[in-house]
Amino acid sequence: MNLEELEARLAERAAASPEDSYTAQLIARGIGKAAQKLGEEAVEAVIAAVTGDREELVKESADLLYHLLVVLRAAGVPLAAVMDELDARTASSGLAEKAARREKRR
Ligand SMILES: N=c1c2ncn([C@@H]3O[C@H](COP(=O)(O)OP(=O)(O)OP(=O)(O)O)[C@@H](O)[C@H]3O)c2ncn1[C@@H]1O[C@H](COP(=O)(O)O)[C@@H](O)[C@H]1O
Repeated sequence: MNLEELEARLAERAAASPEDSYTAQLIARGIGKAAQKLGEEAVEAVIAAVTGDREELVKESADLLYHLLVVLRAAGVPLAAVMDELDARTASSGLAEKAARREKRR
């Protein structure tokens, strides 16, 4: 499954009853709860990375990507907007992009 397919599945499940769907339950609890879960999964992925637990890192990364998609959905931001942003960055190196962002903030 790719991220676009997962996004489409979440859109379907968001319309289900919160009793039947974790996605619907999370969205019903509001963006604050979804964002909190995203933060927790990020920390768990960081811990797996620094402890060198590869298997756990794969699992936590899956949780992280899933919860990021739920937060994007709750915020009304399509995954395509994020992919477009990444596409725009491929024109330059990561360091050049960072410098341009810093320049923009001045
Ligand atoms: N990829 C996922 C996915 N990854 C993680 N999770 C859920 O995320 C939760 C995170 O685990 P935690 O132990 O932190 O959560 P918890 O203790 O249950 O939650 P809280 O009590 O803290 O709120 C678990 O309940 C996982 O089942 C996911 N739930 C759903 N999906 C995908 O979403 C689809 C739709 O799922 P439903 O919306 O449940 O139908 C599924 O078919 C999957 O493809």
